[in-house]
Amino acid sequence: MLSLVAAVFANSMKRPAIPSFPAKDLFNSIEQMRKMTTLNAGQLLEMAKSVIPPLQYNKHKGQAGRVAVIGGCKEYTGAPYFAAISALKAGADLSHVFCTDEAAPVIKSYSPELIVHPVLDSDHSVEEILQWMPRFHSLIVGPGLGREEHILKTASAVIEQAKENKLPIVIDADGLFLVTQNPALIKGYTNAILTPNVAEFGRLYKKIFNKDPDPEEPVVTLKQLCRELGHVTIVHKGIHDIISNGDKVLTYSMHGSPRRCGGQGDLLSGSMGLFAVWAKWAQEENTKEGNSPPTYQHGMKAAYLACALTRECSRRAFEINGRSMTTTDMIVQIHSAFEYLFS
Ligand SMILES: NC(=O)C1=CN([C@@H]2O[C@H](COP(=O)(O)OP(=O)(O)OC[C@H]3O[C@@H](n4cnc5c(N)ncnc54)[C@H](OP(=O)(O)O)[C@@H]3O)[C@@H](O)[C@H]2O)[C@@H](O)CC1
Ligand SMILES: Nc1ncnc2c1ncn2[C@@H]1O[C@H](COP(=O)(O)OP(=O)(O)OP(=O)(O)O)[C@@H](O)[C@H]1O
Repeated sequence: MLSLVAAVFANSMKRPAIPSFPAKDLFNSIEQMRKMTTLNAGQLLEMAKSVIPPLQYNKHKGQAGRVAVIGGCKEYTGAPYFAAISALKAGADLSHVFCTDEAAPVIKSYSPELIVHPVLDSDHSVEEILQWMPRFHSLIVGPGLGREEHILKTASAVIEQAKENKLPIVIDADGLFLVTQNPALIKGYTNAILTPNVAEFGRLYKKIFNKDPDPEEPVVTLKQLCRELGHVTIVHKGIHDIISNGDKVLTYSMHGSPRRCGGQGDLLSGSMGLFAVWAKWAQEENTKEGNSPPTYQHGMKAAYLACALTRECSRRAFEINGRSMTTTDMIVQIHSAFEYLFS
């Protein structure tokens, strides 16, 4: 048995290969899944990684990206930390967290590398955050945000300003709760990427269509939701990560692990916040050079990169830690997973 497991792991190191632990498929067959995209996984990765800026000595601090996580409250300090540190480890220069007063010393104690603002529950929370806004290239709204009304109100105001500033916004966790309460907040904003898990997707779909999504038709329901929300990008996370903006669809199903410890979605949304910046910059450059529009819009490329990175981190961390794997173990793998996938 042991040698069989070793053989599976050894084989998975050669790659590209099939997922190590296939579970019940959302699709009837891998062929059905492949048909949804015209390019193979290798070509897609090549396309997605073309947005990654080269490391250069002549760049100054900030030019690789400044991101901000809006989240962190009394109960949840891990989630905003995971998101913010993942953006930093994936290559951001500066990573900020806007959290409640109580959460701030805890998050600071995890990492001296994060810039932590204890303002989310202050009387002037919106002003405090907005004065920083011109510094940011993207926002990740929701990890550990909690659901208190006044904090959600602040998050709404911050999202409104980010839209004015045309920033990419990744909306996750309690940010999705907020959007489910008020879909108009992001409707039609094509720089938004939503990252629902199965439960969050179901809640948002039900709010919009007044019925549950058909689990047999994940792609159809995803495209419907994207369109109804005005072509925002949505990453439907699960056994297969399915990404759409209502027109195009991408899937990422490689690897990952059978561990479902909390916080993996935070690594995903944090790294996606950074990749969204890079992909937007690459698209702006492309337009400036007068090239034809890319096949996949920048939000979809960012989502694809983050799904690939998260699942590769998960695979590597699981190989080392098995059942003991936690999100912290995945974060340790960001560098090697990044090099392996994108170099
Ligand atoms: N260390 C930390 O600080 C972490 C903090 N975190 C933070 O916690 C906050 C709340 O987020 P959340 O996701 O736990 O809350 P919520 O949306 O109510 O989901 C719970 C309900 O959904 C269900 N369910 C969940 N997944 C499902 C699935 N795939 N498929 C099907 N069902 C699924 C599940 O159902 P059950 O298993 O109970 O039947 C349960 O009822 C948020 O701020 C987040 O960022 C996390 O990031 C983790 C690390
Ligand atoms: N069954 C699965 N098999 C393989 N990978 C999965 C599976 N379910 C989720 N994932 C991966 O785990 C990552 C996080 O997805 P998940 O559904 O756990 O999000 P989440 O519940 O929002 O996470 P969090 O615990 O951070 O709130 C995604 O990148 C997804 O690809």
